[in-house]
Amino acid sequence: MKGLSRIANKPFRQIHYPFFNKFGFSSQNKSSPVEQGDEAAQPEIEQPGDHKDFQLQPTFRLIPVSDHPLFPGSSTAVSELKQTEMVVASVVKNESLLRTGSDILSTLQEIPYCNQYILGNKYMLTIFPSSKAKIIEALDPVAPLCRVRAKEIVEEKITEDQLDIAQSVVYKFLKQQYMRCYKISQDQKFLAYLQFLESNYRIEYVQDFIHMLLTCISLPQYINTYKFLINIQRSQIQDVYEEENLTQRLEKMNTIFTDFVNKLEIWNRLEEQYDFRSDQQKTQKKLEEIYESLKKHFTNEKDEKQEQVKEFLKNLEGKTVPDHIMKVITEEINRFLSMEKHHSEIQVTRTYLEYLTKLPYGISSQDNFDIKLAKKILDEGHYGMDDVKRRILEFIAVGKLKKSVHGKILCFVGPPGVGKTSIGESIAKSLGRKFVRIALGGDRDTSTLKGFRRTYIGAIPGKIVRALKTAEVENPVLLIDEVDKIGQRSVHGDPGSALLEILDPEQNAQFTDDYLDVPIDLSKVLFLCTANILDTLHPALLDRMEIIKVSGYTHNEKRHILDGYLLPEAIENAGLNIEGANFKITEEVKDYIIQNYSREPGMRSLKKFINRISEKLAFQIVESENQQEIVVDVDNIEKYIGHPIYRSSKFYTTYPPPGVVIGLAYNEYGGAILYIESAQSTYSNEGKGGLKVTGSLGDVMKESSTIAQTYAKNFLSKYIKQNEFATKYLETHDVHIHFPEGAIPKDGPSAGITITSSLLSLALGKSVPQDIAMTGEISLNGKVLAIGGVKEKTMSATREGIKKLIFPKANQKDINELPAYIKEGIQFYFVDEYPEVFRILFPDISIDYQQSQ
Ligand SMILES: Nc1ncnc2c1ncn2[C@@H]1O[C@H](COP(=O)(O)OP(=O)(O)OP(=O)(O)O)[C@@H](O)[C@H]1O
Repeated sequence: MKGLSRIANKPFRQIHYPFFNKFGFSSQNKSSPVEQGDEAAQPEIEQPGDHKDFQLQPTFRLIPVSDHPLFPGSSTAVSELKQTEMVVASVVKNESLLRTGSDILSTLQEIPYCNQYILGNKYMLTIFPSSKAKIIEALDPVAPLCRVRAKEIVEEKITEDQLDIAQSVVYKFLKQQYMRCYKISQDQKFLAYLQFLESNYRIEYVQDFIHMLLTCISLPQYINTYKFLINIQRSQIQDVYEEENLTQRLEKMNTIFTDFVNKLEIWNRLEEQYDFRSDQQKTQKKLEEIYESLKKHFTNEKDEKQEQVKEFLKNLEGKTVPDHIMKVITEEINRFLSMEKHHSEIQVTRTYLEYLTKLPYGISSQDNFDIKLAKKILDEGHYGMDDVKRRILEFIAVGKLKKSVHGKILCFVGPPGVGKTSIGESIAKSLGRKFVRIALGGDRDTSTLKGFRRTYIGAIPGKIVRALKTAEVENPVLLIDEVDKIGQRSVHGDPGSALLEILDPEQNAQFTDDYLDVPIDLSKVLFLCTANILDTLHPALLDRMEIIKVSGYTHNEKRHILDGYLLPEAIENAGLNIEGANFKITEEVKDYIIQNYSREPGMRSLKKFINRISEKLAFQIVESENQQEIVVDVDNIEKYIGHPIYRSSKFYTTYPPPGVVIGLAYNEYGGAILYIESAQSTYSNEGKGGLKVTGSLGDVMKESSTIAQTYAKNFLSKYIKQNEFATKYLETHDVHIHFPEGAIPKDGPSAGITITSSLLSLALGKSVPQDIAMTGEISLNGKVLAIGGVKEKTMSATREGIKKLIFPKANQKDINELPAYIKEGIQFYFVDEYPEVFRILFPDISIDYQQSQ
């Protein structure tokens, strides 16, 4: 019998077993049957010091009964005599040696402190151990019952000194742990123990409580299910059992039990995530792996916390942490160290300390104000953009003289893809600073900028603090993208004013992120912003920033950027080599792509198409076996990038109907031509001069339409006297003005003269030529006022092949400043008052107009 032979080979004095002395058996009980010195004693067994004592110990039957040690005060039922590997056994009264099953049963029948039942053809035995014993000699280690000589262990009495520890460790701790166990397992047994503990607690019961607890956590339900992994080792329980010193025993038990409940808690959580039962075989290995890592986690808890604190302190090495922040860090570290591993806030505190210690206190990069180098870097990164570059160099020059760029906020405004972000990156490179970009598009909540309070689950700092952490220096260039897209004031706060606080040099040295809750210095950060349009920008923000306009590119500029920047980069990214390459992208096809695939002002789509071509070329080269040169040209370009996506904005190729006029518009995507159509909206001639406008118009544009109508009515009555029908047309008809592509929102006053022209064309029944487009705000008295987006508007007209453009006189200087290639082939007309526009559009209708002074 394995178990018993192991017993025989062990130094028995060190092994304790429950001793069944319910009926008066004990080491002192001299009336017990005693078998004197047995010849069968194993020679290797360590003998007790006093041979006589040893000889006097009573002998007992040893019955291996269970998977776990039995404790006095507990009971167990045994349905068969088990063979166990462990040195776990119960000792029964000394009986004559029995060797067969029937012998055992007949012997058991004679044992008075065992209840026995017959279940079918099986015997059931209930055993009530009452004290512990130590085997000192195996007399007859033969299966299934053996005889041993054993000595009862008398439990140490609890002293006054131990009372305290017993109180706190056992009573308080057990209460708490029973409750935890109950919560986790919902096992009523734990609740019953708790109630029992509460109503019966007396210090004399301490031993009983310990036994009860150990029995309970080594019950088969924890052993036989997958939870075997978290079950406490029998050897651990045995260890507690063997410990004679009560204080030590309590401590050992404390450790085991805490470990058990912790594991149980984690397993409970894991159970929620995995359905272990569904595929137990398959997951067992995985579970073991998880368990191993958990075990490490448990055993190294203290070390781990200390390691973590070391890590926090390491984060602070070489930094000059302001006193107020150091104070918070120290307090938080102490809090962290005092927290139990499963404290609900431990993770929150750890994350907080991670952020707080990783910020770059007192660490700055050296500024470089070398103008020549800056110019070189800007030129290398970007073609053209001369104005922008000049402004940046001026900015760096001022920085050089003042030894600081503090307080300046540059904001690049222009359509998407024109290089606003990348020029920001070049500024950082020129100044030798780190570059970080944050996007604000659509952020409605101030928390995205200023962080979430730590009381929220999953709270993190805002984008600014996170950017600072990424930058690892206090003085990065921080580009805030799309400031115009920031959400409006709402119930979640006003992100605009949060941004104001961040950008304001007066306030940002004391910026408080809601998550960190300590003031952080942002004054060394160089903030850059980008925006597509300025209309939606917070006025106070606009005040703080210096606006630098970045315009869209013309065809020629795009060609230069394509050849000098985008194509070499795309070819390199695709792993191709332009020198000695056996592929060619013809000059003609490059123009064709710009013309037919990428008409917007920025470079985004051109970059996308050129990348796609390069990747397809790479594939062809790798795939093809012959070394023939691959040529990408106009004939095969669709194979690479599909059908052309450009469609003309022109609705009419020949003369349009009266009332249709081409305007020039400017929006966040650049310039575009804009048709304006007017038509009579009632068929009788009995209208009342009403006006209907459609086409997703904003308030300003609607007002502009009303002004145009009033002016057109006055114009007709003043100048078109000879044509009575036309003169009264707008008074006697209801008119509908529409701005096609109706789904695109439009706003602004710059369509004033175009709307007026459209109404007059309708009233006169005369078409406006299709090679002419116009832009200009109109006043009620016909003054033509300046507009924005001159370059974009001019470029959009060129793209559409429109050769005559009418602009307000006030914009003449802007046109004069445009590069010659943009103006090439265009005839510009500059007007001050509307009648001048009329004369250009309808030269054969004479009007009695004298230009006012
Ligand atoms: N003048 C230029 N010279 C070289 N490359 C350019 C130039 N302008 C734009 N690019 C390139 O075009 C791409 C798009 O530019 P970028 O992302 O900076 O545009 P953006 O104006 O910031 O756009 P968005 O407003 O959408 O953020 C980049 O790869 C950039 O390098």
